[in-house]
Amino acid sequence: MSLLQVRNLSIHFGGVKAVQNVSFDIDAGIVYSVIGPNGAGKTTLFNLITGVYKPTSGEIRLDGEAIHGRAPSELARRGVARTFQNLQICMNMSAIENVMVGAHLRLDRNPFKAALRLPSLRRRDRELRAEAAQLMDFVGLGQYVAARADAMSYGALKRLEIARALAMKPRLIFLDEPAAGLNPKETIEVDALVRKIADSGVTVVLVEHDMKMVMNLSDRILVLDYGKKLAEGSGAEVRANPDVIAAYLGTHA
Ligand SMILES: Nc1ncnc2c1ncn2[C@@H]1O[C@H](COP(=O)(O)OP(=O)(O)OP(=O)(O)O)[C@@H](O)[C@H]1O
Repeated sequence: MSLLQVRNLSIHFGGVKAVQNVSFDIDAGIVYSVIGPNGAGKTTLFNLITGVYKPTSGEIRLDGEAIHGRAPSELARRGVARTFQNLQICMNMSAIENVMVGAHLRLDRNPFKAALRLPSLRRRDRELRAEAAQLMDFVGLGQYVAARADAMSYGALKRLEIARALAMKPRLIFLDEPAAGLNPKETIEVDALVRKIADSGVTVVLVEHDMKMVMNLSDRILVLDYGKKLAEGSGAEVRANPDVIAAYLGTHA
């Protein structure tokens, strides 16, 4: 059985059919990319699967279990993590505290208990800090372990968001345009990081406009256009698909 199964998924915002009747499966361990022109519905699809939006109709199953309509925090505990197209970093916190937020999302069902700061929780906080430092190292931010978030470059903050998502110990990580706004060197580094995440056993779902990165990394690609599934397949299959060329790649050639 596939790790994620999406069936006939739709969401309508008033008259706008942002996602229409989309079905696909994602097998564990792969890099799966979602591409399509601006406004095709990519971010909306991420928002549906990660619980930000409730679908108008359709089903989403994680390991066979229906997850559509569940809250993002519950999905985080079930192993669905994400980053955002627009950075969602707390600038008044340190870099490492931002990463630790991810671990708390994974662990804390009872915020009141956390607020009491019991000794057992203080010990756990030390462990989480060590775990967060390791993750910062993993994403290439080892030198920022003691830094404030507002002292970091945009490229470093993009990685910090990835570290925070990894702190949820996800099975599936959704990366929404991880290379957007990065220079070519940083883009190559993020490309390598995505590969490293997939190699560590976390299934990656990627929305990215950088076609070189998408073609280089993806095991499978879903192409959306006007909210509908236009094509799905390997990079070579998608690239050769006349509908895709007409709707998307052709306009960028
Ligand atoms: N909350 C919302 N309310 C109303 N319309 C929305 C909402 N979210 C998305 N849309 C509309 O749904 C469509 C799909 O938008 P979406 O942001 O998912 O596209 P996208 O493929 O991610 O685009 P981009 O590549 O520009 O990020 C657009 O027409 C958008 O205006």
